[in-house]
Formats: sequence, C-alpha cells, structure tokens
Amino acid sequence: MEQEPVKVEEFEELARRALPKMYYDYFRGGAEDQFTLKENIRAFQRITFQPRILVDVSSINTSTSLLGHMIEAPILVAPTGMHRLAHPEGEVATARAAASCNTIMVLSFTSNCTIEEVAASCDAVRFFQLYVYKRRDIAAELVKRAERHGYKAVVVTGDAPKLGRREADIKNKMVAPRLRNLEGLLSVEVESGGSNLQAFASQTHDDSLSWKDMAWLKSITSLPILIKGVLTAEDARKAVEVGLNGVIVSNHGARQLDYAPASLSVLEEVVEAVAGSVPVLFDGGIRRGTDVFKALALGAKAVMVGRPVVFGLAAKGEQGVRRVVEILKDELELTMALAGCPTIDAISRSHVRTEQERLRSFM
Ligand SMILES: Cc1cc2nc3c(=O)[nH]c(=O)nc-3n(C[C@H](O)[C@H](O)[C@H](O)COP(=O)(O)O)c2cc1C
Ligand SMILES: CCCCCCCCCCC(=O)C(=O)O
Repeated sequence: MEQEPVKVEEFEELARRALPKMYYDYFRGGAEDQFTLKENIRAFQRITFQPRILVDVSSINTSTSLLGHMIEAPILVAPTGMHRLAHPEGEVATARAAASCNTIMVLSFTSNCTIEEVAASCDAVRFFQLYVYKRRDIAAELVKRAERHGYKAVVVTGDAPKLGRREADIKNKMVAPRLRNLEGLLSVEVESGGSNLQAFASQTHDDSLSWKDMAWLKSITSLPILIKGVLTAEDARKAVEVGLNGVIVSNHGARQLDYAPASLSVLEEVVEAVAGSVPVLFDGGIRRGTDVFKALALGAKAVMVGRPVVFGLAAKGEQGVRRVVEILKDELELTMALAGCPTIDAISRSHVRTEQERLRSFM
C-alpha cells in the first residue's frame, strides 16, 4: 500500500506518477538553465535559526490577518495556471481545500474553472490574479467579474510582459486548453512549433504595461491591488508611490527571468524599502514550515505556495491540497514552539541568522 506523504516534497513524486509527462514538466519546470529554480530552494538552506529557550509555548497561535481578513496561518495558495491539467476538478478542488484550511486562494487569471465557478464552489476569502492583455477591456471585464463575485483583492502580475523560456515545454510542444475565463471575449489562434503557452502569451500579454498604468488599474476597481513580482527595493518604493496596497516578492517560481535572485535573498531589502506602509507577501521555494518561519522573520506578512499545491492536487485532488497546507501549518507550529515564538507577532528578525551574519560572527 502507498504510504501517505509525511512532508510536502513527497507529493511531487506522486504527481509525477499521476500526470502525463508534458503536464508534469509544465508544473515543475523553471526558465532556461533553472539556476533560479535551484536558488529559490538553496536560499532557505543558507538561513539558520537563533531559537530562544524557556519560553512558554504551551499554546501556539499561527493565525494572522491580511488586508483585514483573518486566516488560520500565514500560508496562502499562490496563483498557478490551469489546474485541470492536474486534476479534473481543477481550481474548484483547490479552492475548497484552501477554504477548509481557512486560508486565501489567489485564483490565476489562467484558470481552467471560471471566476464564477470558483466563487460558487465554497464560501471563503479569495483574491484574483490579473494578467494585463493588450486588450485592456479584457482586464477590466475580468476584474469587474471578480469584484462582482466577491473576490477581495486583485494581484497584478508584473513580471510577465512575455512568458519565460521554459525549455521542457518547448521540447514537449506543450499544448494547453483555451482559457475558459476568456470565452466570448478573445479568440486567439496559436500556431507554434514549440510551446503554445509562450506563443499565446506573446500575442496577448501587454508588454508595454508600466507603472503609469497602475493609475488606470486603480480606476477600474475599488479592490485593494497587490503587485506580484517585485525583486528590488526600487520597485517596492514605486509600488508604494503609485498607491498600491501590497507588494509580493516573487520571481514567478523561477519561470520568468533565469538568474533573477532567489526571492528570499531580496525579501529583507524590499521589507526595508516599504517600511511597513503596505504588507509584503513572499513566494518562491516554500517547502517546509521552517521556510515559512524564515520568510516571516525576514519581514513577510504571509507566504504563498505554488508547486506543492499543484502537486498535492495532481496526487490526491482536494484532499491532497488540504494535506499540503496542513503539513506546512503543522511544521510552522512546531518551528514556532522550538524557536520560542508562541504567536506570529513574536517571530522577529533576531530569530534567524543569514549566511553573512554567520560568517561575520567568525571574524
Ligand atoms: C505551474 C505554475 C503556474 C503558474 N501560473 C501563474 C499564473 O498564472 N500567474 C502568476 O502570477 N503566477 C503564476 N505562477 C507563479 C506562482 O504564482 C508563484 O510565484 C510560484 O509558483 C512560487 O514558487 P513555488 O512554486 O516554488 O512555490 C505559476 C507557477 C507555476 C509553478
Ligand atoms: C491556447 C491557450 C494557452 C493558454 C496559455 C496560458 C499561459 C499560462 C501562463 C501561466 C503562468 O504564469 C505560468 O507560469 O505558467
């Protein structure tokens, strides 16, 4: 009998066995040499703990609030495209799992289930991720639909003027289904000798999108707007200047610009740049509760999880996603106890040590 995974990483192998190679490669892959993909994981290994002892940790509380919404733990579901390639129930299963874990799912613009189907599937707080297409009216229409169906924030992705070069998809001649949110709005014929995702994105994504356009985005919605893909203090300051409501430190799971820094390695400078004016979220390489703790200690308000969720979905549907989030939460809880932090607010910068700090301590 197959053993139940005891750590999140184990879902990847189950997903590999469950999926056609083309889809598994799409979900797992990064851009080009996949340097950043490895760095996203290695960056966590370079941070160690400075735990405190003899703290009363008989009761641990992982709950926190984000933009006024209470969640059971600061672990969100990142926007990832096309969940029906992982499981027939697609994003509806993911949304139900997130809801049962009392956390927030960020629905991808490139979902297979529609904004409306996901909204109707369960009662939970959810955000909507937006790609801005050359056809601006489509963004306006989808944001309006998300707002009408109770989504609580817009996450605009800023790191994908074009899609990164994912060589496995090119080799596999990756074919994706049409995007159901776009039915009746856009019909694009894609002919490609390689990945039809890349071909589709290069026809549709607005690669002229700039900071100036954030005023337009604010004009089409009253929802809070978070910008996803920030990797520098400079961009974090611009996000605050143009009046956005949150910053997400992310390199898109290393699927866009290869040799971009590991998200974790730039988190602190972004946190310092925004100086508490808006929440800073984080994604890229979260595989353990210890990773969640490290990101929070470096100043993230919450983290988002991409691949592990999709692998959980591919392996075991809704229950698989639920287990992934639960395992991360249980590990976070244990880490908090062992580090001497009974609450999320108790996690501080002084609970972790970077590699530079460790080296300096030898001098
Ligand atoms: C299969 C896959 C699809 C993704 N699709 C989207 C998307 O539609 N929109 C988006 O903003 N980010 C997308 N991302 C990036 C994730 O939101 C997130 O930044 C990344 O997965 C975090 O890294 P992790 O996978 O190591 O957790 C995708 C990532 C993966 C792996
Ligand atoms: C013919 C339909 C093609 C649909 C293409 C969708 C592009 C998905 C991109 C999702 C994403 O951000 C990712 O990293 O992958």
